[in-house]
Amino acid sequence: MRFEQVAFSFNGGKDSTVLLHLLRAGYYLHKEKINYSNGNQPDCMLKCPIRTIYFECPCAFPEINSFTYETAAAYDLQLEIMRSDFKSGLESLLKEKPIKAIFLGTRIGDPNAVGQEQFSPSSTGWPPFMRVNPILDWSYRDVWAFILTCKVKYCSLYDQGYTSIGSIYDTVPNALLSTADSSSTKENFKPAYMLSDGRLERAGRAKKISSKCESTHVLSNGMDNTGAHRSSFLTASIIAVGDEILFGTAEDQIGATLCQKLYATGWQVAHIAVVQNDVDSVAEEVEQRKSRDDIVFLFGGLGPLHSDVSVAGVAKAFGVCLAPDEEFEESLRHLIGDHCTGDHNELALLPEGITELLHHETLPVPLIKCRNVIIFAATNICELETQWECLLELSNTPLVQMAPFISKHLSTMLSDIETAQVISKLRMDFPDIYIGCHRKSRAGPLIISFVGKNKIRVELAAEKLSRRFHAGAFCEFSCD
Ligand SMILES: Cc1cc2nc3c(=O)[nH]c(=O)nc-3n(C[C@H](O)[C@H](O)[C@H](O)COP(=O)(O)O)c2cc1C
Ligand SMILES: Nc1ncnc2c1ncn2[C@@H]1O[C@H](COP(=O)(O)OP(=O)(O)OP(=O)(O)O)[C@@H](O)[C@H]1O
Ligand SMILES: [Mg+2]
Repeated sequence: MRFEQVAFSFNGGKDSTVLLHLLRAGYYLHKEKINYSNGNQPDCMLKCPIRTIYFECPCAFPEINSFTYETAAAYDLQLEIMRSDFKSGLESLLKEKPIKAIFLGTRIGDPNAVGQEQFSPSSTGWPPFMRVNPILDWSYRDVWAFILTCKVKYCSLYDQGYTSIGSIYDTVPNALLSTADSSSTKENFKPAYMLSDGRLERAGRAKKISSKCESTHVLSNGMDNTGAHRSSFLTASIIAVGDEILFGTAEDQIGATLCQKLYATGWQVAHIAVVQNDVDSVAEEVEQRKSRDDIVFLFGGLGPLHSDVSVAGVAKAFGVCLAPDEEFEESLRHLIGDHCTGDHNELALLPEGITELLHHETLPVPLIKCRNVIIFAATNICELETQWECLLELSNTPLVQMAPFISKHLSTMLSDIETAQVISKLRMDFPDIYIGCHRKSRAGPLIISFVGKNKIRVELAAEKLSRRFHAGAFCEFSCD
């Protein structure tokens, strides 16, 4: 195979960094052989001008991006920058270039490694090429042993506790490398090579509800006209604090209403949780969600009772103390007047240094915002309606209105067995569209939902499904 028929898929991650240096070594040996047969001395082949494919995504970490560009420049890699989704990017690249094989840093244990071997033809539906996975059977330990022994440069994020790197939306440092003790306010992390159990390599990766990154690839491919990739797929989570909900004595209606409101505002709700009225339970949940989602809403557990621990939980999640907030105290004084004696108003204790009060003329007390966590004081849907409206009306609202979701629902009496495979395949063809199924009874019809931000794509996905079965197998269904 000619040199220009092979390509290297490089994304600045640790696995592809290992592969880069293996390829350089191979290239050196290959050149050396040619040089010897020509009677020349081998020159110092540090460079490796291999065709290098990089799918640049707006949701990549800047450190990953700059490392990729710097490395490409350092080793003379011939970069092919792609700004579309993997599949269509490869389709157009393979039309233009004589690529027959692509080297990847895929390892056993990666979610996409299932069923792959060292040489695996691309999947059906993908353009034809050979996927070459030289480090498929390398362990996490092998990767770091290679990088450290060869003293090669790697992306700086790995020194900050990241052990596997996806997008800025789904990746945080690996908590198993945290050095924080309860007294320190800032969490530090050991470098990635200190992780002793490689099976936990992906512990810092969030489970995807829908792939924001892939969605934005599609968006930046011109299929959506909203322009702003980031504002199209922001996620929210909702935390209800309430023992009464967990005991089953009260029903959480606020959470469900918030889901509807967020959906109508174009936000994707990634998670909804109910936790106990207990500082650690609140802190644990907030800590996880604040770094995974763009915004976190919390309600319940607010007030002067022993069970009102939400504010303390939020403070603990951010590793800060509670301190008297004069501005909040003033608002409370207006509300409860003489019933509070200034200095001892525990209700005015708020997380120190991270709290912003959101004032609105309709609200007797401002809403509390701690970084990306918003605390609603609502105890029923009516109060939520008011607070929600106020939040939206604020000039500096954190709740920007985004491109709305468009949905289509089809109902069918076809069985799961008949539809399952086709729907799975469809999900791969439409990574930008959420395709989900539910039914209201075991024997009743199956409802298939298509949700996305691009009407044409939603319609197309639904139409593609209908066309795979006999006419009349599906009918449109309203979920309202
Ligand atoms: C060069 C290249 C070739 C790929 N070939 C295939 C393929 O043949 N079949 C497939 O299902 N996915 C293929 N993928 C997609 C990967 O399996 C996987 O989705 C991708 O590496 C992103 O991983 P992530 O979703 O964990 O971020 C390919 C990706 C790249 C970069
Ligand atoms: N955006 C991308 N552009 C080019 N190749 C990519 C891209 N994303 C993934 N790949 C290919 O898929 C391989 C597997 O990706 P994966 O994210 O698991 O490994 P990595 O990024 O190298 O390391 P890490 O697990 O630390 O993130 C990469 O080594 C690379 O060959
Ligand atoms: Mg990666």
